[in-house]
Amino acid sequence: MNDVSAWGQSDAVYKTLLESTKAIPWKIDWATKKFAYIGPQIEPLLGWPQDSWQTVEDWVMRMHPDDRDYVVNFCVSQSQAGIDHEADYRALTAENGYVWIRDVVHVMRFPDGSPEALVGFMFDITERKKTEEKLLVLQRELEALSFKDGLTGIANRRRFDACFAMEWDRALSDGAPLSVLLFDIDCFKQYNDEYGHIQGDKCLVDIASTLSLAVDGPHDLVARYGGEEFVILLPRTDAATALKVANRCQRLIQKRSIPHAQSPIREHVTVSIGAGTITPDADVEPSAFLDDVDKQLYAAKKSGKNRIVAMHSAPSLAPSPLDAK
Ligand SMILES: Nc1nc2c(ncn2[C@@H]2O[C@H](COP(=O)(O)OP(=O)(O)OP(=O)(O)O)[C@@H](O)[C@H]2O)c(=O)[nH]1
Repeated sequence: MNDVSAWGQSDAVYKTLLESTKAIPWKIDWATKKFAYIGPQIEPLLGWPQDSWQTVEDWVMRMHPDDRDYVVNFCVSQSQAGIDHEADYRALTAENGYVWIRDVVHVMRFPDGSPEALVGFMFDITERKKTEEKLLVLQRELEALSFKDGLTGIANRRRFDACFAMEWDRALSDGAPLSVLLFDIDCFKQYNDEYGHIQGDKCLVDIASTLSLAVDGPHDLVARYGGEEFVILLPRTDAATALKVANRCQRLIQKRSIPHAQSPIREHVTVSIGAGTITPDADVEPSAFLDDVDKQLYAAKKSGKNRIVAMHSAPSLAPSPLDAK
């Protein structure tokens, strides 16, 4: 290899070099759209014999149908513009499988700039694509986890905040109402004291799943708001409907009958609910609305717990006589 010019003159050396790489070299004549050359490495990779690559049509037809239009249009337009380019696609194997290929293309041009031929290398990037896909799945899983409450499996506060901001903007532009229900488990400290923290956690899981049963709108969201607080976001929902959902939640929790021997309210776990509905306008801060809903929850607590207090409506909805301890 000392005398560079010596092997520079030898086609045989070039050929040996080209055919000993993992990348597969090829050349297509632009005028005829025929393969002038393709490396023999193509056969072990895809299974199609070297001499079966005659025209561009063979290349196109051995490409995954979903990749075909984009890749062919892209390569043709880049070649016509005389721009070197690369494209990833799935190449069909003789055994009906697919191999991910990265095709790196150089456009050889006539003096007037028009394409004379395309030369390139095909690289097998299947392993890289597999790794990329695995990473993408992991990334999606991580993303999902970062929006999930670790204990109850429902949405967490971060997810609620993101959805609330999005739905607020949507309601603002649609002029539609939006409702929020805030929940706080009554006397949960006594519950933990009586049954222990692990049972307390289980109770939170039960309440989360019960609340999840109470909503059915495609955009409704049940989330853990904090410790023993939950929230339900009800986009495109007016006050009357929100109140119905709140009542349904209380009924379902009552039906669940989670024993709470130390509760001064009932023998079972109960919740207090603050409800709020708004048709957002630009003058109202979303956080001010949430503060208002929180005030309703506070009022529900102060006025005896196990009840719903809604904004701009009767101050409290006392539990039915059947509910009383
Ligand atoms: N087991 C368990 N307990 C929690 C969790 N998060 C918060 N808590 C408990 O929830 C209780 C909340 O107590 P308080 O804020 O005094 O409320 P409360 O006892 O429900 O009283 P009221 O809200 O007035 O009915 C505390 O004892 C917290 O330890 C949790 O993830 N698991």
